[in-house]
Amino acid sequence: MKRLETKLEGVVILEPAVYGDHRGFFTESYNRKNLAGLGIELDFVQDNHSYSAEAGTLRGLHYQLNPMAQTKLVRVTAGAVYDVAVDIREGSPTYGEWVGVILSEANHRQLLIPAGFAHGFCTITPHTHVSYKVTDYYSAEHDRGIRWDDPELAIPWPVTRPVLSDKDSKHPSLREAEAHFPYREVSLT
Ligand SMILES: Cc1cn([C@H]2C[C@H](O)[C@@H](COP(=O)(O)OP(=O)(O)O[C@H]3O[C@@H](C)C(=O)[C@@H](O)[C@H]3O)O2)c(=O)[nH]c1=O
Repeated sequence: MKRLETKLEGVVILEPAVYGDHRGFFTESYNRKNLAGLGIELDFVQDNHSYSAEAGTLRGLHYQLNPMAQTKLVRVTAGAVYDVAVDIREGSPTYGEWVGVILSEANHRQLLIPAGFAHGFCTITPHTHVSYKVTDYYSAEHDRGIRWDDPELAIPWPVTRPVLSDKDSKHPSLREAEAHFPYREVSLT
């Protein structure tokens, strides 16, 4: 497993070794000891899997308030997505900055998104499967969102009219979210 830094401290790209042969390939998609060797020691408690039928499906930008903030390790098992992590940690020198990475079935890349970041992705292919590990349990009560098209974030999503859930079409901007949910409620880790 190779660790690649991004411009945001703590947001890390992981590239696993992939062993191809005439049958296809083999890869260790998660190995706790190897990650610890890369300085990543986390207790994952839940695995999530989402399927999006259409290209241009956007899920996000999501986070959970403390004490249920989640660190996420995201990968794509079929298709490809543009995956985004936004720093919403109070007092962070990179508050409001984001990183966008292509994760795909072909590149096997994984994105580690620390607690205190909002996360979202947009599918680039139809029939896309995204699989991710999280360090805390889902809590509807702590579940929050920021609008995907917040003009201050200006994330260059691959589509301008994505397929959205009802919930994701109604989120506040980051500034509005700050006012409603003081960001001290968001993990500072
Ligand atoms: C996220 C989640 C949802 N659910 C339920 C709630 C709801 O009825 C249904 C669909 O939930 P959502 O619409 O929130 O699913 P989705 O929009 O795919 O939400 C996910 O988006 C990505 C970007 C993330 O980062 C995740 O943490 C999560 O927020 O699944 C769970 O039971 N457990 C979970 O962990």
